[in-house]
Amino acid sequence: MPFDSNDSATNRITTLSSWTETLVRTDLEEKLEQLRKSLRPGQRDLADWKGGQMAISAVPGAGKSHSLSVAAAIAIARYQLHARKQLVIVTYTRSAAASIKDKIKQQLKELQLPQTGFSVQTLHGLALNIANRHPELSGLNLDTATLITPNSTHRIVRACVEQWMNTAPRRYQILLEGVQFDGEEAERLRRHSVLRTEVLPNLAHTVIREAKSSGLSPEALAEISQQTNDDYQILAIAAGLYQQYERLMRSRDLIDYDDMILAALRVLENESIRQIWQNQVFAVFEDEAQDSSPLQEKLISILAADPSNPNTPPNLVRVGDPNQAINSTFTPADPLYFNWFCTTCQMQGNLATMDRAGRSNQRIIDAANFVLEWVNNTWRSKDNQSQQQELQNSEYVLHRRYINQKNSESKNSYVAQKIEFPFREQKIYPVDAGDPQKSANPKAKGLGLEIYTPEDIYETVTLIQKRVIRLLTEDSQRNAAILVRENRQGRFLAEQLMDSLRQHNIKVYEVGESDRFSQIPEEILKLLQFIDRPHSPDNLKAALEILERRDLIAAQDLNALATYPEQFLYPSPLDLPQKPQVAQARRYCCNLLRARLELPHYQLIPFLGMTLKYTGSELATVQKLSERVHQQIVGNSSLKTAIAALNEIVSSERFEAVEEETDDRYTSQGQLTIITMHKAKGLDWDYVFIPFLHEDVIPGKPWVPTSSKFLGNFTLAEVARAQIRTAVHAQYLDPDSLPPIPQPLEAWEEAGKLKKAEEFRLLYVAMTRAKRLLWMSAETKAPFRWNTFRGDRVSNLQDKTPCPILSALMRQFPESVVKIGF
Ligand SMILES: Nc1ncnc2c1ncn2[C@@H]1O[C@H](COP(=O)(O)OP(=O)(O)OP(=O)(O)O)[C@@H](O)[C@H]1O
Repeated sequence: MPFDSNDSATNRITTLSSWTETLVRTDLEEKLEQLRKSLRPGQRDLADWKGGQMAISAVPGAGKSHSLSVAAAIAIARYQLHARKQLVIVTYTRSAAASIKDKIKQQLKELQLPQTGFSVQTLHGLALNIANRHPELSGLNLDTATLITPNSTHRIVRACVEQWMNTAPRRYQILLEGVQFDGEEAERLRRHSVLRTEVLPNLAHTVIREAKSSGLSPEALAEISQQTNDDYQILAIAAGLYQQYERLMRSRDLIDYDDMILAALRVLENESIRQIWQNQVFAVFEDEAQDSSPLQEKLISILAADPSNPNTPPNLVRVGDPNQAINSTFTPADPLYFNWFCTTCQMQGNLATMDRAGRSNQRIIDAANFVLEWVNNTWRSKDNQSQQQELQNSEYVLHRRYINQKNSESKNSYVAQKIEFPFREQKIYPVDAGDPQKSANPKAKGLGLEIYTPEDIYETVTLIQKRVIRLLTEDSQRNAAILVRENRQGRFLAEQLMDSLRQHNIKVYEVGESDRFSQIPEEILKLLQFIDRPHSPDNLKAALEILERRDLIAAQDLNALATYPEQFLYPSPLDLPQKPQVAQARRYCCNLLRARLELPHYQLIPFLGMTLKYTGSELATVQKLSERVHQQIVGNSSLKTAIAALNEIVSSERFEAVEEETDDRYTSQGQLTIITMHKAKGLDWDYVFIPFLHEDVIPGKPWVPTSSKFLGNFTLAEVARAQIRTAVHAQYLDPDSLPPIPQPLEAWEEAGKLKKAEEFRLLYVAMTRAKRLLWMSAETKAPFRWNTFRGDRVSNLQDKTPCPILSALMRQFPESVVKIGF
């Protein structure tokens, strides 16, 4: 009997409500337990997190984002989080953020809880949010500042090179003299041009990103450079270029992505503001943690700290797969930091491994596990004494930094782990019977793993064509992809396959580089140039090409239309009547010209977006572009200045498109997607084809352009990057250390090793995208270089050596080697 007869009414109500609350809580607890049980062993560790730091190292297809979403929902429910005490989930792309957000909302809905208490953001979005709220502290005013992503030909980079040359004539002279110089004037001029237009802009572009993302200021880099004594003083030059860059960016009110993170960190240096943010953040969960830079790690660690106990570990959960780190040789991301974080957590007993994956068939899993082991073993046998010594040193410092209480067991496991190898030693295992994932570890199609050695790249095309037609007509619900290392390979395959597959109703979707770095600025530029000067045959042809590519006008001989613009645009009554497709093209062009008369020039870019029938995120990209152009020409605004600004964006920036919020277009049913291995990360398909696996492409060789060989057998940019990394790694482990910086040749060798390791991981990522069939090939003959290959049969093909991994796979899985023609 719950109530006593002497209870007052109020007491009864209180007891009743607390009783109901207990019932509701028990019901919720039960539901949470059910949810927890739906997770796999490694995933459950994530759901069981009860505060502090935790690392989750996962294998491909382990369900990182799935379990992160479930664990987030459990934490929100368990700790009753709300708008003023939130779980912050950070990831790297907008599409990943949108997908995790949906999943968490769905989980909360099923738990009958309000869909609040969390926010999912990209790291830059989070930083911008903080910086924007406190402009007086961040020093960032987004109303006036322009965000740019300069490449090495950007005017800012060019200007910083010119200015550095003026300030350091002696250093420049030493570069000009190179390894040796006989004083010949023509050679001096050639070197001058190579330095100004290639070597120094590349050096500036590489080191500025590397140093800035690692949290180094120009002054800090200059200080590090004092420990080097190479002839060119490469790091001192780098520091000089960086200093000029910062000055120029500030003077023109420009910012880059790192400035956003730095601005957020500046805000958080203010104690009271920091505490406000920290009080609002219950914990931070990070996805894709292997891709973080030290600066990003710093930001989330600060946010996740407890303001009342700053010395306790932050509430920080980082999920990642170090074996899928494929951006470290061209961005400042470095898997080493996540590996170290894993090691630290392992020492504290807070490392979990998600090693079950339901994506692939067992044969594909075996192949991926074999690759990992083979690469590490090969590395180990080539490993030299100094690397072992380095490993011991970093292990010792890590140990000293993080572990006050000695724990010999975890220390030993760390030593055994050898984190400097290309792969973290974690095998993929299939899921247990009864796993909730639908069609987990599906049945193999064909042999599951098939390896071919076609005569040449054209035989590969025929083999893939026949196989894809058979596979996708047999079951049009399935999907397929060809993964390539270079865009040129993708274009070649698309050209060869498009027509024949279309005849079988199979859509071929070639995902070019354009997908991320938008083609839109170039299209708009060409149309504006046409509007500005319609009588130029080149401008007219370029505009017509765009209209044709966008399927707005019929395919036809555009040269015939563009030869006499006047006659095409304004035919006289004496001219022959235009054919319907020509008249249609003319109408489009005349509409564009009329817009120039009827619209103010600042409305032309959005108008062109509508004319080209852009949709969704494309329209958002056009809007972003339009704002960007007009911000750049404010005060001197005209069609001419808009074209000039756009020209600069097209020629020297990587203008990022507003990303689609889903990746579904890459994996549509019945479709063959042609995509680079880099872009395929995070996706999967039933059938995956990986052709053209040759040693000169994977892993490839470090390469010094002939034009800059006068400086020695290395490139300044790669040497500087490797030198900066050495310094930053050492300081990360021990902030007081003054690390020895490697000499150029040693640094160049180090850069080569990192590149090789990354190429092998890239192939591993590609292989682990396959569910039912993994098809790989190395052709006996292939183009000498893909980037100069014209794609016609007349072009010379050369004998090629297969990628060493493919040869090893053939030895290990002889039953998967398919003899063509049998
Ligand atoms: N416990 C689970 N219950 C049901 N489905 C699951 C579970 N864990 C994972 N999955 C499913 O497994 C699939 C793979 O998950 P996800 O794409 O999150 O993997 P991933 O670890 O991000 O892979 P990768 O890193 O290789 O891209 C998804 O369809 C997901 O829904």
